[in-house]
Amino acid sequence: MTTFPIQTLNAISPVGLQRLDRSVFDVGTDIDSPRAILLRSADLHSVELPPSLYAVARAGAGTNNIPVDRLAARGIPVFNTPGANANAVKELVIAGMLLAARNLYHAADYTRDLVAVQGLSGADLEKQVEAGKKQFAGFELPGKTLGVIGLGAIGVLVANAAQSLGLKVLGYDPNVTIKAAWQLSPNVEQVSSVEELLSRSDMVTLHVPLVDGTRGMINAERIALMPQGGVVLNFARGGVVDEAAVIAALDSGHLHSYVNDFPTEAGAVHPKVIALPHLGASTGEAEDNCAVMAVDQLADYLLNGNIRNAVNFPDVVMTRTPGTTRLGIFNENKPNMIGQITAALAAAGLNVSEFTNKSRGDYAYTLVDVEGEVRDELKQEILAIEGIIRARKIEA
Ligand SMILES: NC(=O)c1ccc[n+]([C@@H]2O[C@H](COP(=O)([O-])OP(=O)(O)OC[C@H]3O[C@@H](n4cnc5c(N)ncnc54)[C@H](O)[C@@H]3O)[C@@H](O)[C@H]2O)c1
Ligand SMILES: O=C(O)CC[C@@H](O)C(=O)O
Repeated sequence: MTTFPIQTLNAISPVGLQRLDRSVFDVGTDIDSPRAILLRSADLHSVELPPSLYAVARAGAGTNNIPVDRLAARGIPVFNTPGANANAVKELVIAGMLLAARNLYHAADYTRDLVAVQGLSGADLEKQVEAGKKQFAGFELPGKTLGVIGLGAIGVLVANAAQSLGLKVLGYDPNVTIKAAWQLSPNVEQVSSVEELLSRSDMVTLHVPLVDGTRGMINAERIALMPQGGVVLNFARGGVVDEAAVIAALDSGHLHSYVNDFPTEAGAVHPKVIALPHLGASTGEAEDNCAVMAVDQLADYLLNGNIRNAVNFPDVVMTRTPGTTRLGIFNENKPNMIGQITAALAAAGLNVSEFTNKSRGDYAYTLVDVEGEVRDELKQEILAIEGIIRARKIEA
């Protein structure tokens, strides 16, 4: 039986890894010629990816650390785990709103300093606690408006939770899915532009992927639209915010604080920035959920060719027909590809038992179960068709 070497980068939860049958999958960090890479935030952009590679699985949501388009062009699906860490991020965003609203970060520093630096104790400490607390007086959430940019798995949870805490919630997402729309509280008002959202929000939170269209989307012009004393929360990716513009607005007093998960040299030491060490998905529950989902999707692809939750190919799932041989074929999305594939199968005298083809963007993927043996020569003939990117015989 074929075995599949899987290289892990980053710490992947053992709850997920233990689902990989070691008689079929060889799993480790030092793996030569891996068939698959399983990772979290490791940067694959500058890594030379081996010719042996069939798939990449991201135990998490964001795939900006992976050269997704380059891999699509090679017929390599990149899986992620939508929603698997959404609750963990939602809870951190709510914590971030409270950290900012009640000035908790500086308040805790203040009391630590009273004891650790000033050496106060007993009645002196109590006196200074009461004398100093007024500088940390904050604001309450009910009645304030939160703007949520990106109403996907995380944005919807954040919007609903904020709404239940008494905030007025506005949401903006030009491509909101039907599933997300069903999950969204009817009290969340969807607005039609980032500009409208910012001009009406005391606090704004970002839940979009980092792609060309979202890079730097919170810039100086847009920050200027926010009311005085606004709060920006960024648990998406550092690059969606022009941090220099945010810092300028913090320094001028226009913004109250910037809470984020992506420390930079400037942000980490700024008194109005609360920078956490990329903690959004760092709960045991989220790490387990992501690893289980990534592992299951990856194993199903390696063993059966099924694609679920790839960011660069459509979902294609087909139950295996006993006694047949399966082919998984990636091709450019252009006319007459299916005709040429089925013609090659017919010319080889193979009867098609099941066939599924779906396209997404520039590419398409076919799963086909045929009655009889698929010779290597047939695979080579299919690969020789112009527009075919990869063809894989998937043993039962
Ligand atoms: N801090 C962390 O540890 C952490 C954890 C998980 C996810 N994330 C980040 O959060 C992002 C979102 O995660 P998710 O699970 O909600 O993803 P998701 O795919 O479920 O949702 C993203 C949403 O953003 C929307 N969107 C895209 N471009 C937009 C734009 N220009 N304006 C408004 N909306 C836009 C999409 O339509 C989609 O609904 C991830 O891509 C990742 O970068 C960070
Ligand atoms: O793996 C992590 O810790 C972070 C993952 C997170 O950034 C994501 O995009 O899902």
